[in-house]
Amino acid sequence: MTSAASEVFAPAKINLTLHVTGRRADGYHLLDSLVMFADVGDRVTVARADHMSLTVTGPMAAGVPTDARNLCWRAAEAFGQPVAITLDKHLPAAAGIGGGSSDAAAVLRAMEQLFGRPFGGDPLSLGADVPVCMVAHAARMQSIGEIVTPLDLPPLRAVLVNPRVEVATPAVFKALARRDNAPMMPLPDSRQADAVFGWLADQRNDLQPPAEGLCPEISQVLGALSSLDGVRLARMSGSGATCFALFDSDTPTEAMARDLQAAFPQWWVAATILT
Ligand SMILES: C[C@](O)(CO)[C@H](O)COP(=O)(O)OP(=O)(O)OC[C@H]1O[C@@H](n2ccc(N)nc2=O)[C@H](O)[C@@H]1O
Ligand SMILES: Nc1ncnc2c1ncn2[C@@H]1O[C@H](COP(=O)(O)OP(=O)(O)OP(=O)(O)O)[C@@H](O)[C@H]1O
Repeated sequence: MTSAASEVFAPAKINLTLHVTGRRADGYHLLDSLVMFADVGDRVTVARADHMSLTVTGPMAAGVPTDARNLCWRAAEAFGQPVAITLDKHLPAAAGIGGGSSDAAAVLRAMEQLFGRPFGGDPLSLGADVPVCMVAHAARMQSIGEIVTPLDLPPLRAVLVNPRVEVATPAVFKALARRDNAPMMPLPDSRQADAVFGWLADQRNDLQPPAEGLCPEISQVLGALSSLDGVRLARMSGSGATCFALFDSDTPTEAMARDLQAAFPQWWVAATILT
């Protein structure tokens, strides 16, 4: 029997590394990225309906489209059934943490549950981040986003910060100085957090320098994160402007996040665990 409504969490996607290794003839870039997912995110609820509808609620609802411009709507259309979608929006938009992509993947997973059949289409057609967001767990993402290899990694304690400045992904790719950069080094043999931190320090986000050029607030965020006690690594996610800092598992990151939020009330700050 199938149920009347289905609810799925849409976690923030964090690119711990993002190497741009080339560009295809159609302009899309070849990527090599280690991706993990946070315990902060949006929530989508999908119910059977006679016609499509989308309601956006929550603290980050302002400005989010409620029509076919929203990736949730396009995901439901791609699935091929009319549904009433409620999107409870907690992630900032155009923030490099895959908000729209994670929402779209959550709609597809919710519809799979609701209608009791797999999505027959290609998640990549909804966006380069949608295939990895379907996995919603630590993975390596390659090619333009369609090759996704799940990874066994330890949970990592992190603080996420977005300066509340939207950054357009195409503009950041366009501002890249080089497109033929080296891929990630081989993953560490040990999957202990210390070994992962050591390996991560030698990897990059190639979109970080062009994004900092377009959005100077990113450098300010990275400065603030880098000065937190016990920080193991601070870097930008995706095309920005959200940045993350990683910590040992016993670090009091909730208190640090509260202090950072008090010092920068206009920023979006979240303490989280990446898995
Ligand atoms: C930057 C990342 O977030 C890293 O995970 C993704 O590569 C972008 O994922 P996304 O936002 O789902 O991307 P899409 O909506 O497919 O593409 C947005 C724009 O980003 C650029 N783009 C995206 C992916 C890719 N492999 N090469 C690109 O050049 C293109 O200009 C494209 O028009
Ligand atoms: N479900 C959605 N939530 C937020 N914005 C959405 C959504 N669907 C479409 N959009 C539109 O997409 C734009 C990009 O927002 P999104 O949060 O997907 O960011 P992104 O930075 O491209 O994510 P990433 O690059 O990490 O995949 C927004 O400005 C908004 O107009």
